[in-house]
Amino acid sequence: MAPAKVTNGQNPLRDPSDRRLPKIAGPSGLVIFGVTGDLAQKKLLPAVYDLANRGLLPPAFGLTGFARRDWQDQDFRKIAHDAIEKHSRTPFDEGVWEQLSKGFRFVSGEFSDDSAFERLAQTVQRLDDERGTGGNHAFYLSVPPGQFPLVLEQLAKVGLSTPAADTWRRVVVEKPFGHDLTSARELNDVVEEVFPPESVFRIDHYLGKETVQNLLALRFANQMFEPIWNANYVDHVQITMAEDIGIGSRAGYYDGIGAARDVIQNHLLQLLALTAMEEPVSFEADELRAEKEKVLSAVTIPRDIGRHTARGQYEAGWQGGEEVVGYLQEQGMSAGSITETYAAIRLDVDTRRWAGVPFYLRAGKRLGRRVTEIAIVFKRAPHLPFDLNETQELGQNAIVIRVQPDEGVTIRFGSKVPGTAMEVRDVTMDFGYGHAFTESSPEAYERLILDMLLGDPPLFPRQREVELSWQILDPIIDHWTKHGKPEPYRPGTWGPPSADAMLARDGRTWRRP
Ligand SMILES: NC(=O)C1=CN([C@@H]2O[C@H](COP(=O)(O)OP(=O)(O)OC[C@H]3O[C@@H](n4cnc5c(N)ncnc54)[C@H](OP(=O)(O)O)[C@@H]3O)[C@@H](O)[C@H]2O)C=CC1
Ligand SMILES: O=C1O[C@H](COP(=O)(O)O)[C@@H](O)[C@H](O)[C@H]1O
Repeated sequence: MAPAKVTNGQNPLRDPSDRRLPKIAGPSGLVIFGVTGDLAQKKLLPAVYDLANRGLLPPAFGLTGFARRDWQDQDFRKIAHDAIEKHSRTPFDEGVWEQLSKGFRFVSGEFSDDSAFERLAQTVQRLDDERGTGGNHAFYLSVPPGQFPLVLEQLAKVGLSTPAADTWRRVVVEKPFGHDLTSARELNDVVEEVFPPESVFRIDHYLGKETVQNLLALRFANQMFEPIWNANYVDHVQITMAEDIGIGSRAGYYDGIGAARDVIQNHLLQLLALTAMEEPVSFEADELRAEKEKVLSAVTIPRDIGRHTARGQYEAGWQGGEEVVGYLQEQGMSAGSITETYAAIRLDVDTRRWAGVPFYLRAGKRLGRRVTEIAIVFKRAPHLPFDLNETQELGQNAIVIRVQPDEGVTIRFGSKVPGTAMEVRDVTMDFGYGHAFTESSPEAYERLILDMLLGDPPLFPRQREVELSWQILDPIIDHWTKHGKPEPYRPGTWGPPSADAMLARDGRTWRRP
């Protein structure tokens, strides 16, 4: 029997119940820049509340919102209360809210306004005095990416980025981190001029999802998957992130960015890296990141980009019984925009494990339904010892990691249909979180905000991963920019016909999840 691994001088097998308990954040303050925005209202404030409701925030916690609205603390509390009541995962409890909201403050101002940052510095100091936040403060940049440098510069100017002895200061940077390799490097220079690398937490919220972390458990805590997780058995991999929503009021951010920069550069390439990487020596941040980086640096793009990628833009139509506008008619859209709302690309991973196994990535808005999944599709059996009648279509075996919304894993294989004939049909075997566990999954932002307050970095990509991802994507986007426009597709479908043609050329079809 393998010896139990000993960590931090303690035997982890001695008291399993202790290890299951999540750690509680220490005294700390969180400043959210852009607190009136979509992300803060729908995800960040509810996540902070959910952490408080689970008892994972200390009484000595303070939250300061910063935005341009002319609000007082009580106006902010009212808006935060409503956003949390509407979007929190755990039931709303007035007692928890009462306690938590005592530490809520609001600072109104433009990012260019020096005096607003002086007020922020005073507010943070007062939280230390009144709430005992202990000089430990995190600054969450939930703002348009173009504003990152200005906010960082202002933080440095008023001394908020510099911790006193035995305290910490951290910065949380939302994606997208740059819009290409050059801008990502420039942005990193700006960030690291103000905060040292170990204080920078780059958010990719997909890494905070339980089902994404479960990919590691599936692969490395079991014996039956790894032996077949390679080019000897796998035909190809499909990674899909489909959304049924349009871009709504986010034209200001999305237009000119598009599906590839918005989600392939980060979420989908992270999923690819976790699917394809070797087992890390441990789950320490640097070990995990190093394995992901090895995969990303082995990724190659097709020589003929035009034939192995596809892009589309949704037009007006009907979805779920509702009439919806096309991308070009969305509020705030620039006339004649050629931003893609659908992107599909073929990538290869140039390693012994994955030689000849294409990874197909696709993402889009206004598609058939909301679903994110990773499908490992296997080669066909080399020989069948019985005749299948011509009408029987036996698909390829597959392991499908259902990231969302119906979280779980499906295994597809052929099975004999009861009866005298040897008829074989595809069946599926399902593991669903809802059936297997009584605990509901924390939201991704709950996990990530807690880890950041604890200073625990494994679920945050480092700069090298960001740069490698842009290196993969830049030539593809360059090619698209030089060659024509995205192809229109109808809402509620699975993207433009060119996406099907792209896979058909390889003798394959997209899954219909
Ligand atoms: N929304 C989402 O689903 C996701 C968003 N992200 C990322 O999160 C970040 C925020 O996105 P989102 O919430 O959608 O953006 P929004 O446009 O909804 O919000 C932007 C926020 O920034 C504030 N702001 C903008 N300019 C200034 C300024 N000059 N001075 C002071 N405040 C300013 C706005 O405040 P005011 O009230 O004053 O206008 C508002 O609170 C972006 O980096 C985005 O890429 C990442 C993943 C998902
Ligand atoms: O990062 C982003 O993700 C959301 C989708 O997130 P999910 O957790 O609901 O899958 C996407 O709508 C948005 O465009 C993008 O910026």
